[in-house]
Amino acid sequence: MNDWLFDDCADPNEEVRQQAIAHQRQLTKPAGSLAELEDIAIRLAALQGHPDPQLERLWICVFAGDHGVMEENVSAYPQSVTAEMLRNFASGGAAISVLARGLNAPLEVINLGCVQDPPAIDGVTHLALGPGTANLAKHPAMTRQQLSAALAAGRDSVERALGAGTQLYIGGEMGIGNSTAAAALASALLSMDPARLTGPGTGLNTAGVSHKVTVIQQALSLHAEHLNNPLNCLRYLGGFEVAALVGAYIACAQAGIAVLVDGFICSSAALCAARINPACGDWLFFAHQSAEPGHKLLLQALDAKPLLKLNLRLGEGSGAALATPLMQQAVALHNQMATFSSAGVSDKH
Ligand SMILES: Cc1cc2ncn([C@H]3O[C@H](COP(=O)(O)O)[C@@H](O)[C@H]3O)c2cc1C
Ligand SMILES: O=C(O)c1cccnc1
Repeated sequence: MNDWLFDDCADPNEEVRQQAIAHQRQLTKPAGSLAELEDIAIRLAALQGHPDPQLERLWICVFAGDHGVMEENVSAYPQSVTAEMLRNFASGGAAISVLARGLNAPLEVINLGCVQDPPAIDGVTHLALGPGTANLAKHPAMTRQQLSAALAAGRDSVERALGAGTQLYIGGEMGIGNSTAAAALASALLSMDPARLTGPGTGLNTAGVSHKVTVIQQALSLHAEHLNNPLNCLRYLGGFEVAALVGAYIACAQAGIAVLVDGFICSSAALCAARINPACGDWLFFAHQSAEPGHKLLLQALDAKPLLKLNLRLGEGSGAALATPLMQQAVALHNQMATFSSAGVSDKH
């Protein structure tokens, strides 16, 4: 059912990468002076197989779902916020709605299942996988069917993005309690003490974070015998929206679409995706290092260099949306700067 996850990813074009490196060397600036912005343009050239990469057509998709682990009181906010935010995404008042408008990017919103699903909302696709996940501290978070359907929801979003000629895909997430699922998933994938990967999320105090760690420890020991491969880790510990992101990231790599990964929760999905299909790592850019303390470790494990560090702790894809103009300007510089010879500027001795 999930066989598609293991299909080959698209290959970056190494010849074009070399051309892009040589082109950067010709531009009217001290060699290497645009540093990480040069790397972005060079990587995108190789991924797009074109010496002049383009980042005009964006796609933003927010996946939402509830978390049974909220029975354990692991968030500073009530569970009802997940469903309430769906309307806010659709009516344009959420942070990601504002940022998507600013980027002129389409914003797709997919409800994968909340405890109390709202009546049909214009602009929100409802895929009913169930009333949220089961409590991961007591049960597998998802059934096999729910896992497959969530992964497929991510893949289907990428299918639509591909149809629109998307050059950069941004996934976002909304799910009260999902920083618990993400920390549990990351702990299992990295065989790391959850105390190192667990943080305040929406704003727990110190006692709240300790309790959250205990809940995750309980889940890891309960499911220990099943946490033997990344897909099982995702099914036992993840969430609908986290699984959809895993499916979306792998599908992007297979379709040849670059991805801009958002914060801690999206990075846990990226790690899971890279463990399932390692070649998908080539297609992932990392927008920022969030305030969630575990994010730094997660990024290290992914060998990722985040573009920004603004201490954001929002999610929704907001950090990725904020980093997009930086990537677009990196591409504009690569494509539009004059060369030493065209501008009659003297090159290095
Ligand atoms: C109003 C509101 C809007 C949000 N948008 C994203 N999140 C973020 O907070 C949640 C994760 O934190 P925790 O695990 O502590 O619940 C996710 O829904 C995430 O996307 C929000 C949270 C709230 C309260
Ligand atoms: O970094 C994130 O993705 C994050 C952090 C806190 C709350 N929601 C999301």
